[in-house]
Amino acid sequence: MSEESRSRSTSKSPLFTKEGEPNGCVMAVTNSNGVVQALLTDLYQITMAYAYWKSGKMDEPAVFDLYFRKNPFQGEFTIFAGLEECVKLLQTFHFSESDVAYLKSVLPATTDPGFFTYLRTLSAKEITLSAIPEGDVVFPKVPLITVTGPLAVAQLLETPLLNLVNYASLVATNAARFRLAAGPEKILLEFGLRRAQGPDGGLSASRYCYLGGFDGSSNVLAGKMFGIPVKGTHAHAYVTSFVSLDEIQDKMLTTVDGQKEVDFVSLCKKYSLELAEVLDYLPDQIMEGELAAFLSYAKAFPQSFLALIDTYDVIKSGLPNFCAVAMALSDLGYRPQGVRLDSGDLSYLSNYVHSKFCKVAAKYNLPWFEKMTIVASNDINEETIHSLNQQGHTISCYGIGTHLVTCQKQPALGCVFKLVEVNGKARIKLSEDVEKVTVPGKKNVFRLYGTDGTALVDLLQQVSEPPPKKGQRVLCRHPIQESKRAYVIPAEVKCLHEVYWEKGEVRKPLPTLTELRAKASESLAALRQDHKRTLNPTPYKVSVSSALYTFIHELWLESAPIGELS
Ligand SMILES: Nc1ncnc2c1ncn2[C@@H]1O[C@H](COP(=O)(O)OP(=O)(O)OP(=O)(O)O)[C@@H](O)[C@H]1O
Ligand SMILES: O=P(O)(O)OC[C@H]1O[C@H](OP(=O)(O)OP(=O)(O)O)[C@H](O)[C@@H]1O
Ligand SMILES: O=C(O)c1cccnc1
Ligand SMILES: [Mg+2]
Repeated sequence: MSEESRSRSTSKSPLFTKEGEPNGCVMAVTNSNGVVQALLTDLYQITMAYAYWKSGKMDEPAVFDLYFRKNPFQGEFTIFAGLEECVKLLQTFHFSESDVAYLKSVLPATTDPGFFTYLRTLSAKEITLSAIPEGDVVFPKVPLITVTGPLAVAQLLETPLLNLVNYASLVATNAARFRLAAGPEKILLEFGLRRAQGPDGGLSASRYCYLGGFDGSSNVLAGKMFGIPVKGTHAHAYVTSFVSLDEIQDKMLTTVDGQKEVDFVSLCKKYSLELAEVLDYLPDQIMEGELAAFLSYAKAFPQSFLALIDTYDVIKSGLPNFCAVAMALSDLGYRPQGVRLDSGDLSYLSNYVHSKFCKVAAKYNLPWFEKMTIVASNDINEETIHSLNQQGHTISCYGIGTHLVTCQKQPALGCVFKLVEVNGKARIKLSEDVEKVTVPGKKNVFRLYGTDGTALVDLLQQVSEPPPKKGQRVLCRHPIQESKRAYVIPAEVKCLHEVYWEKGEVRKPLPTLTELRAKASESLAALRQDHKRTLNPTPYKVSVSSALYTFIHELWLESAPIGELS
């Protein structure tokens, strides 16, 4: 099923309780989170800004790259997210009077008062931000964002930019991995708000899980703010709050055509007895409170009835009660939606439930009965889904919270922000760990595609070099290992970076969340399957041009003091 048709089918889904506002209207105006501001930074950015200012270096033109060194979740791809909020940070970046007053109280009393005057004048007007489009699949070492501008301001941006990109990209990637595991047909709902790392963790999770390929969220505020479809079922509390059918005060329900009022309670009771033979259960074993809960929920939502059936016993009580209420609804012209399983063996139980749905469908000649939704939840992670796929199941929708939003498998992405050039001169950061040596200088980034449309390699070049051309052979070198190199004849070449912010203005329209979601899906589709598999995926090649390779290694030698053995 295509991305589009999946979202179509979800919007019709009964789990869907309220369509969010059209996406983009809220996001286009302000930062999504009021705490994102110049002071949302590490103290050392401020102390460095002071020292840059003191030494007269603050306006030296500088270039910083934001990138990560290793893909998360033992995978070989990452989805880039958070860019829109980075651009919005630049739009609003300044130090208010109260910010400056606070910084005065924090910095030593000997701090030159001229620095505070300087801070008051700062904005991101002289900053240029180029980046890979949000939603694109990205790889280690490739600059996701390049920030060019006055050294002190660019430095001040380090922490907030990293904060905005790290979790957003991590959770979007996690969501994309759940989508790959579940397959394109399944409905994926994010249920993580209660388990998220605080309110902003919860909102960010909902937003970026949607970007990564989820279909909806239980998070109502995220629905309002970002236009994400909000969806949900009900909890065990609703079921356990009832003990008897006597609690149902109004027993009547109107038929779907509005023509007739029917004693819904009696009808449910009738089916509860009648179905015992069809479904092979003992009517005296069913929990009456559960039946009362289901039928009262059905009365509240006759058009979209979906019940949580594992409170007492799925087989002996939950499923029989659901089927009784579903049949009663059907008699009144409604289409019940399905069930949720939140414990037990989800493979076995989903298959059991589906087999009983088929029996009812056959007995009453109601083909839709066997197509009803089976939602599964309960601590589901990526591996659970792979395992369920192996075992066989009839789950049509997953509700996923804890593992998704907390990214339990890997809680941080580890993006870094490194200085690569000052005053037109490249800078290199050396490390014992060669993987941590920075790629110096301002660079252009290209993605080279093969004839089948899949991405072959990302190529970093010096900005002075002519870009690679389609159909022309280009040498791609491993940035560190001399022997690793390959000629590539690209069928297509894409320049990955675009300028998003320059001269105090947003330079490109920022896509809506729905567009970003489609972008992520397209970009992943252009990635070869072996890079996406769960077990031992093939690393995607990130390479440098010959000229950049030589440049890195010359600067490396220049910058590494020669040791002496004695
Ligand atoms: N067929 C299955 N294959 C693999 N994992 C499964 C399968 N069915 C359920 N799981 C997972 O196994 C775990 C079961 O957890 P646990 O034993 O705590 O739950 P439970 O006892 O079924 O439910 P609860 O404690 O909420 O009543 C969950 O993480 C669930 O997602
Ligand atoms: O399991 P997650 O992936 O985090 O998904 C969200 C969970 O939240 C709800 O119940 P909750 O966990 O609060 O209570 P329960 O475990 O007792 O059902 C729901 O029933 C899911 O189990
Ligand atoms: O709607 C649900 O079923 C839901 C929402 C949040 C957490 N668990 C379940
Ligand atoms: Mg739980």
